[in-house]
Amino acid sequence: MEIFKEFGFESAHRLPNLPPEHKCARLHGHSYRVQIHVQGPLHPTFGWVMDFADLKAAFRPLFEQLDHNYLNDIEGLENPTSEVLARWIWTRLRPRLPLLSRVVVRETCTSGCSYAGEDEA
Ligand SMILES: Nc1nc2c(c(=O)[nH]1)N=C([C@H](O)[C@H](O)COP(=O)(O)OP(=O)(O)OP(=O)(O)O)CN2
Ligand SMILES: [Zn+2]
Repeated sequence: MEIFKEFGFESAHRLPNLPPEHKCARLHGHSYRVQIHVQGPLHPTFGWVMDFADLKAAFRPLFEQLDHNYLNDIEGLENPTSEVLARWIWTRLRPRLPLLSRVVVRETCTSGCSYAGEDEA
């Protein structure tokens, strides 16, 4: 069974590799939404895959790095597309969350990335 928890944070970014006339080459911000999915068996007594509180605790250090910050200044996020951010979160969460199955990053209500470790190194 798969469960998820959703988080929100506010960050600024720009996409430095785009031509200057592209709107996303300019500094702007998003109210990001991130879903962290984990997949595993139901615990026979607790009736859950894992405690949502433990999911929240695992994401907390990343939230502290991302929230109200300029993403381009963070190591690994020099070109902070949704795709790069989803993989950045995956890489850092996976060691402490072995049941991690998917990271969904939404920049806007209509745009985002869903990543399940496909091209993991
Ligand atoms: N594949 C990607 N394309 C774009 C990314 C990205 O991370 N991956 N990022 C951007 C910009 O950051 C932009 O802020 C978000 O893009 P967009 O969806 O075009 O934003 P709008 O609010 O203008 O969307 P509309 O629904 O068209 O109003 C650009 N592309
Ligand atoms: Zn953007």
